[in-house]
Amino acid sequence: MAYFCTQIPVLLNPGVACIKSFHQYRFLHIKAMQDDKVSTPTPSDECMVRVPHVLTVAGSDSGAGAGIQADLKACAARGVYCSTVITAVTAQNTVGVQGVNIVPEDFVAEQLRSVLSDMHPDVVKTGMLPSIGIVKTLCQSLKEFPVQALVVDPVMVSTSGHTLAGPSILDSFREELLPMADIVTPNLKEASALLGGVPLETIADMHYAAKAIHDIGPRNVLVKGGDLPASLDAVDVFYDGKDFYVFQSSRIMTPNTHGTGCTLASSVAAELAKGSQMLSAVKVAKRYIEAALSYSKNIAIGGGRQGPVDHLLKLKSNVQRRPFDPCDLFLYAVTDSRMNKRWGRSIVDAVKAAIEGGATIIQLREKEVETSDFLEAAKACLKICRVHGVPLLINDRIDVALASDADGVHIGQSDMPAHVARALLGPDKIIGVSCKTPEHALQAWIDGADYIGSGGVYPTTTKENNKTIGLDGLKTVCLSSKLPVVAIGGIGTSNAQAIMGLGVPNLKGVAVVSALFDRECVLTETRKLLEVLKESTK
Ligand SMILES: Cc1ncc(COP(=O)(O)OP(=O)(O)O)c(N)n1
Ligand SMILES: Cc1ncsc1CCOP(=O)(O)O
Ligand SMILES: [Mg+2]
Repeated sequence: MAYFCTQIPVLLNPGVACIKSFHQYRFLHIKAMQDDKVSTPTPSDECMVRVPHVLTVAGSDSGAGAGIQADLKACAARGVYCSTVITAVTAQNTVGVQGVNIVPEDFVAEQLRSVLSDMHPDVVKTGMLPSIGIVKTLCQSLKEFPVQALVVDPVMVSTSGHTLAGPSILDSFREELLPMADIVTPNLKEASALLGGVPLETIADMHYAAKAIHDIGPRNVLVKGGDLPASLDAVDVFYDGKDFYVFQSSRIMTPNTHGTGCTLASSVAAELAKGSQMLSAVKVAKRYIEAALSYSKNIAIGGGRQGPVDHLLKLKSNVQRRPFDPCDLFLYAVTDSRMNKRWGRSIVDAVKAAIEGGATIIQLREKEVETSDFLEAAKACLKICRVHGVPLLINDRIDVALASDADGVHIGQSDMPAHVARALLGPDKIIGVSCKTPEHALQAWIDGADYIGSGGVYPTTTKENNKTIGLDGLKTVCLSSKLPVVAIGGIGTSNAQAIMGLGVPNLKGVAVVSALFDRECVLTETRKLLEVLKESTK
């Protein structure tokens, strides 16, 4: 028998493992099955959870801010298992790099074979690859043991200026490794080196570099602008071969930045291993590194100028939740206690019925309940939502979202600013922002929102003094943004089809209050709306 206890696979025979999904969660649950060759141990044959797994192929940093050590900590902080193939051992600290000892190529190959042939990582992330032979060995191993994704951090020079992979490596990067990569994450110096030494000094240069590096072969490129000379803000440019995305955030003033590159790439790898799409993985990884830098602001380790990042976020972040999926917005049920009271049901019963009817996300919009009642309702609803894998958001009240550990919040233009909500809620929680204009939508993106709620599309009596933007207004907001959008305002079975028929790819669903909750039977109304929505997407 092969067995798995609680969360960690004890033994896995991939040839016989049966894989199924559970509550829409992307973590794979693997049922222990008969295997003659393995006889012990013999616990119960419950379904066990396979932990998402990143293999890092990188150098060891004795100071543990960067390299293998950063990768291990970042993956642990993101709830992902990390195995390690060590390419070099460096002697370094917060002052600089004192020595480098390269691991012989055949021993790197042996480590790769050990891990890849047995443990089947989901994603491979590379850091310091100090010789052409090691690059070639890695590429060969990945051809023999393919993985879901390859994340390449093209490490060349340490933060203190020490060369970790010389220029001789560039050809093998360009010809062999980058064409296999799903994403490559160079800083400005590395991007310049990959492009033959072109100077890169502006955000326009970063766009150029992202495209030129994409032409070498990786599926996605993230050019990191931490070293931009004139910029106060931290700007990164992401290119997926079609669209550019600019990530801009204010710089966190801290000397403790050693390891940020490794940490970002590992976090992208971790999110991919959990099942995120590339853009979501990059967004969450960026939020995580920002939070880590912020937590590291005041830690004092070593006497040098560059202290390490505090990866483990004081173990505060809750990372076991499944990532936000824009498809969750499909049938978005927004509660209203006045309506539920009128029909003699509690918030909890209303939420239960909406979920049973097919709601894909719930927002508690309780304008009139006492805070303590709101919190109790949120906790009770969260239990139900978790069982069904349906995210639960709180309208307006960041405090209630934090106290109940709900999955996120929905906030409007006059509520707490989204960037403040993001700072309070951390990188993982879902944040939706109401937007009536492209300007609102741009700000929502900059502030770290996960989705936009746009409306009122049609007149509504649920929200007073709310300007109606119509289908045209909705379409304008959708087309102006890369964020997923849910339409709201006066929507029900009679007009949901017209909305979904707009045909804009980022319009993911409809958010509805009265058409579900100002009715006698929430279950029936939700089912009817679900049918209309399904019909309109056929
Ligand atoms: C999904 C969704 N979209 C928009 C809103 C409106 O939020 P806001 O503008 O903050 O107005 P109130 O809901 O607070 O009255 C929403 N709640 N949900
Ligand atoms: C909260 C909100 N924001 C814009 S319109 C609206 C109310 C939507 O309610 P209904 O679905 O009953 O029209
Ligand atoms: Mg609000």
